[in-house]
Amino acid sequence: MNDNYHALLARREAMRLRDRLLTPAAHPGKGTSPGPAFFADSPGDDAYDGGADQEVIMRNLAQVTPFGHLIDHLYQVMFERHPYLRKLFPDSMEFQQVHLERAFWYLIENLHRPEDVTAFCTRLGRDHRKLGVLPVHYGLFEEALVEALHRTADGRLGADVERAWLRMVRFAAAAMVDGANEALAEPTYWNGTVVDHQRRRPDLAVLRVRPAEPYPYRPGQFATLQTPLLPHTWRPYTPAGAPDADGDLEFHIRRTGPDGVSDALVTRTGVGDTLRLGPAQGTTTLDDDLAHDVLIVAGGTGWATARALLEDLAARRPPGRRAHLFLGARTADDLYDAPALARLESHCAWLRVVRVIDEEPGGSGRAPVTEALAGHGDFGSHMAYVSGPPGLVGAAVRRLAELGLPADHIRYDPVAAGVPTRPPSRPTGPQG
Ligand SMILES: NC(=O)C1=CN([C@@H]2O[C@H](COP(=O)(O)OP(=O)(O)OC[C@H]3O[C@@H](n4cnc5c(N)ncnc54)[C@H](O)[C@@H]3O)[C@@H](O)[C@H]2O)C=CC1
Repeated sequence: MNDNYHALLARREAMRLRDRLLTPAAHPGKGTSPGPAFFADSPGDDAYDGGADQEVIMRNLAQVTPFGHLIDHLYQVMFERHPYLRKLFPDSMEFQQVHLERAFWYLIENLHRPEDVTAFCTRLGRDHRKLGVLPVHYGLFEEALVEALHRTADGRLGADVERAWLRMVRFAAAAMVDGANEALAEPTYWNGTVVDHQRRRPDLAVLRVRPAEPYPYRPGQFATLQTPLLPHTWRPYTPAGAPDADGDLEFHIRRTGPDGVSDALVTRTGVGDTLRLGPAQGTTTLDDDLAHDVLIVAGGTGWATARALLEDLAARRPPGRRAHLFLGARTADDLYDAPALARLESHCAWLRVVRVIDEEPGGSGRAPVTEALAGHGDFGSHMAYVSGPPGLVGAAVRRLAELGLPADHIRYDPVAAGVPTRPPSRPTGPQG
């Protein structure tokens, strides 16, 4: 009954958002001239001409960037108008702001591919249930965004630009509401208990977590974790393979700074402690048909994703299929899961592993692991997967493109990996 009620509400909100795409003049914002009808007949997502909005938004980016300012205004307006919303967010808004900035860049850069944006936002909407986000909140977000756009542009924002932004966020919000609606039968989050905690390096731990209920995911996808030590704060980590016989998941966690979730999980968490897991997300997964040889470029704890993919490949590899792994680490000691890697290597004759240790520990910003790609064969027809620190992912994606891989053969999760497709207003990674 309760679920039916929420499903009805969600469906109504999704319809309302789509209807508003048809009537931007009805919006209380400053740009009030009517726009073109957006969806021709039925409000199907396919009809959205995201390319046109992308063009307008890109052409006028200078007015509303850096997004750091826009997002500061946005949250300020939202919390001024609706103070109760503040409690849905963590004490520190920094990660939240960076995440929203990445999401804006992702939307803008992919708006000409509405089906990709829909898929991304559907997953995001499913995920946002764990935060207590309700359909009605999308309208409040939209109003705050319009005010923030005008403040950032110092009152110079054109009506056409406002309408393009509005259509973009309504399109995204409608897909998010649909995603939440489709997920009503599953938990908003899963409870888990830490059953093993190994401190493999001073700043790195490998945790085994037993979910109270089976946790569905595909190898290579990431979960978000929340510890009771930091309420409302979630960070992404990839289970390093399939669940074991007890359903336990293994997570590799590097402490990247003080006071964050990774710090709490590495230094202040032990066996018996509870965690929450958000629904699995991400598209860094092997295709069902495994039609291509596999190339993986990974660094640091990005190895967790690589291991999940390689174990998946080992379980269902068609004859003749081969894989290359290029694994980067700051120092030899930072190969913190060496026995698992050695086991895979010795059991899998089809796997070639190239380990690359930084010559200048501390990070030269050069991504030596990507430089090693040349000279190890022709990867032009491989399916490539990249995971690791944002600098490494960005460098590897560029390098793979130079080596001739088409964009649809390079898989990584740009928003979770923190890879800016445009210069960010401040650099950061997904952990904290
Ligand atoms: N824990 C997990 O399950 C997963 C973590 N990740 C991400 O992987 C990253 C792992 O970080 P750490 O283990 O601390 O890695 P790290 O700092 O130890 O670096 C590992 C490798 O990345 C290269 N690298 C580091 N910074 C670079 C830069 N700016 N430019 C080019 N190359 C660079 C290094 O040369 C080294 O080979 C985090 O950002 C995390 O979000 C990604 C997927 C899964």
